[in-house]
Amino acid sequence: MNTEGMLVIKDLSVGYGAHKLFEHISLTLHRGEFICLMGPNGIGKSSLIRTIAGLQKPLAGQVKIDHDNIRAHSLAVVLTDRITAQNLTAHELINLGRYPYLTWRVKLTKQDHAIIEQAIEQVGIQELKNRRVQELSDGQLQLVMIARALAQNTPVIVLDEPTAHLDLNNRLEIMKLLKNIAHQQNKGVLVSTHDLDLALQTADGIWLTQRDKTILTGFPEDLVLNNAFDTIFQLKGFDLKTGKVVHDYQQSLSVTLDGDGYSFLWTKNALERNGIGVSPNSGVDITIQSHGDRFVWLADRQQFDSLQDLVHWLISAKHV
Ligand SMILES: Nc1ncnc2c1ncn2[C@@H]1O[C@H](COP(=O)(O)OP(=O)(O)OP(=O)(O)O)[C@@H](O)[C@H]1O
Repeated sequence: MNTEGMLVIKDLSVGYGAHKLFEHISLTLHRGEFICLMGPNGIGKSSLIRTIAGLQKPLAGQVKIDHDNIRAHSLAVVLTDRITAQNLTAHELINLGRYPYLTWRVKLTKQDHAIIEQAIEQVGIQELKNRRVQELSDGQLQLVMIARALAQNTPVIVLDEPTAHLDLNNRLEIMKLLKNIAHQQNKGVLVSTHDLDLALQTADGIWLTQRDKTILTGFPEDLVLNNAFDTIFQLKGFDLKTGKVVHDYQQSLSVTLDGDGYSFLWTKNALERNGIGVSPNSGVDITIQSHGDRFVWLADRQQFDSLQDLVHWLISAKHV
């Protein structure tokens, strides 16, 4: 197996003096892997990311790439700190990704510029190049920071909560971009995130923090099925296996629902969210019909044009 560019964490302890967050963890981030680091607030994910990136001294143990300590040539890091160089253009900020390679040179070479342009293109932010950093939205800045990390041309990239404060589209875009970077450019990409739903659907693997200061690793689906997420997050009122909020049903209220596909799922969602159970042969019969690109609901020889109308009728008339 080719181990070149692999991140190896050996017997690592992380924390602040006597305040130990992780103890004796040994993990490997392979090239081509997109891994999400997950765990509850305050457990130490940011501290671990900083320690892996060489920005914080480990309490014990080591982090190596190619048997060498972490260097700017081997690992790029994206943190959550707001950029202080607000007056730079996005292009100038991305250029900084090449500075570790300047050594005795004072100017970027043609090859540096080619790598920078490639990074900008990969992230798809050509139109942001000349904008000042202070004028960028949170999502745009995150993309620029990822381009800067790509310009650094390292086998490993680690990012601390790159999707925080972003809307659903941007969160999804960033997670897919990072996964593509790992797969298509054969990089090891480690991301700390609270985005459970997106991580479950995009990550090649999860590093899940444990109360005993260790980290459990595995396929996202295995960690769902063996309750590892429930144990660490102490999920209450949310069933991770179905991906649904658990409602307190008023047991006396239930209906029979005929239908299938996503209209069935969203009808069930609306009913359950309003305390109405769905089970065979109980209460009123509800049939979902599709009329072109819209749906109607039939109950008790009446037609309802929205779920709101249906639920209000069921509750007000106590037809359940
Ligand atoms: N510079 C520091 N000095 C001392 N303690 C710190 C320092 N930074 C963080 N801590 C403490 O370390 C613990 C872990 O913090 P950290 O930010 O690493 O957690 P986290 O898992 O990233 O949390 P969140 O999900 O809320 O971002 C917390 O108790 C925090 O107060």
